[in-house]
Amino acid sequence: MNQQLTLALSKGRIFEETLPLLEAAGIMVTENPETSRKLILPTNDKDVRVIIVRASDVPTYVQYGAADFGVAGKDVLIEHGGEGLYQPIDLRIAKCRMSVAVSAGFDYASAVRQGARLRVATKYVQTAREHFAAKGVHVDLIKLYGSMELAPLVGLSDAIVDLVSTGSTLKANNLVEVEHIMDISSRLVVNRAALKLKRERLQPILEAFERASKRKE
Ligand SMILES: Nc1ncnc2c1ncn2[C@@H]1O[C@H](COP(=O)(O)OP(=O)(O)OP(=O)(O)O)[C@@H](O)[C@H]1O
Ligand SMILES: O=P(O)(O)OC[C@H]1O[C@H](OP(=O)(O)OP(=O)(O)O)[C@H](O)[C@@H]1O
Repeated sequence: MNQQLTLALSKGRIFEETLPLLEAAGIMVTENPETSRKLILPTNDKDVRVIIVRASDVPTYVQYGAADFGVAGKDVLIEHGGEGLYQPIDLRIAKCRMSVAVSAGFDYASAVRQGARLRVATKYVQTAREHFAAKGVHVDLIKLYGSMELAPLVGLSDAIVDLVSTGSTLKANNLVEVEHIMDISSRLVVNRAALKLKRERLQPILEAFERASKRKE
């Protein structure tokens, strides 16, 4: 049986923060995605390769079995829905939070109190819809693909739902965080069929990832 494993990662923080976990499993990626144009990267283990995809595409590659496993943020997994994915481990990497933010001069609390209909721009429509529905706040959601912080500044929306880490992007754009929706970190996701068919090969890697991620506080 073919026990070759394909791991889906996105460039940037997820790739960088997954490297130490891979090393804990004895796997070293032998090319750097920041300098290579290759989308399939070899490792020191001839049976393990890494594919480089957009962060929000990781669950799709794993769901369809084009990758056996991958690393994706909780934000991305909620939007995807998680179909066909087994999510065994919180890797405790790429930590941030999902928040509601508004322009510094906008009185969010009173808009909510008055039952105003709010325009909210976000890449995370599923999370935003659930959050405002649970609060009983009526919203018109405007789907964006990036630079959410711009929307309230140019009158596209009253509020945004976005990821916040240090808060410096909000600050630089004169926005304030008014609600914390949830904490975010990245999860290991495994294709359900691969988990059964390639268990022998996957299990030691999953265990090494779990041990290494538990060491992170
Ligand atoms: N500022 C941040 N600090 C820590 N973790 C973050 C931060 N921003 C995003 N993340 C987490 O890292 C993941 C990957 O983020 P990244 O910026 O690499 O991709 P993206 O640009 O959001 O995705 P896409 O390429 O699909 O547009 C996010 O899904 C989120 O879970
Ligand atoms: O609170 P902060 O630390 O400013 O981080 C928040 C920013 O990080 C994310 O964007 P992106 O992935 O573009 O972030 P980065 O390129 O700045 O790491 C997110 O969409 C925010 O814009």
